[in-house]
Amino acid sequence: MATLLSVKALKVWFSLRGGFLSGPADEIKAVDDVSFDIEEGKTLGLVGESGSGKSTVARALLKLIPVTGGEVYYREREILSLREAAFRPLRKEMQMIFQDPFGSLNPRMTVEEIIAEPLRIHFRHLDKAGRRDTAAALLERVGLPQQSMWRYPHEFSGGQRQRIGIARALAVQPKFLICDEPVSALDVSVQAQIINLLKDLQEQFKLTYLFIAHDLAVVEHMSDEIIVMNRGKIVERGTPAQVCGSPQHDYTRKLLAAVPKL
Ligand SMILES: Nc1ncnc2c1ncn2[C@@H]1O[C@H](COP(=O)(O)OP(=O)(O)OP(=O)(O)O)[C@@H](O)[C@H]1O
Repeated sequence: MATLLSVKALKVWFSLRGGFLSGPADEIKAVDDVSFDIEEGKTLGLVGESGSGKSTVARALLKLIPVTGGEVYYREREILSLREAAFRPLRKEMQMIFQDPFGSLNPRMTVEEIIAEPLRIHFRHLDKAGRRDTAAALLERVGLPQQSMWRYPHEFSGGQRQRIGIARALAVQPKFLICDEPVSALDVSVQAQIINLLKDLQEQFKLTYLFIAHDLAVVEHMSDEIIVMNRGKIVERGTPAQVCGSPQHDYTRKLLAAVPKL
């Protein structure tokens, strides 16, 4: 299997400007010397408590924020140094699914418009009917009825909204999906449904995932490999059996102890 994504010594530091009387600006090392690879078709789980730097890694990979240092190779091409125009075709391949599907879905747009929007940008050859057909097929694929197209996000449950977010991400036929806490806001039973859907879609479309969560139990069932982040650094990495079965780092043990026992 080829390496799809390779992250080398990624650093994202934020400087906090002090007030008039305070000393020099403080720096938050949100991501500090983080390196990992993801093989094509596999899932890398990225786990850590709130504030450990997970979302900052995600945003850096999609070039949504400036980085302090490091390199990111996508299909062996360094992307952090690419200009916007050169990155655009790759951006289509790299999509994100968010924790809060309500916050990330425009409440004034119908589901059809939400799914058709990325198609309008990236598949210009499709006319309105083509976009509608694609939206209908995607909705069916994520387990929602076609009539959902004419409804608005607030008319759906949290799990259904996440299915809409997944359909929107799939619309442009991505290769790499960053799932940032995609099930954290959902009930446990719904979590399992969404995780199963993501696994099925991975198999069908040969997707590669970076799966972010604070809950090791969620990541364990999804991942081929897991990395654990604490305060901007990777403190542990290995297979789910290694990380969850015989954790080497105190921080990982603490995360494991926080997993609710069913
Ligand atoms: N734009 C920003 N400016 C300043 N500090 C930031 C900024 N974005 C993130 N941080 C800080 O960087 C650190 C890592 O944040 P990040 O959101 O990546 O963590 P996280 O692990 O994803 O947590 P959560 O799950 O709560 O989002 C935190 O201390 C956060 O306050």
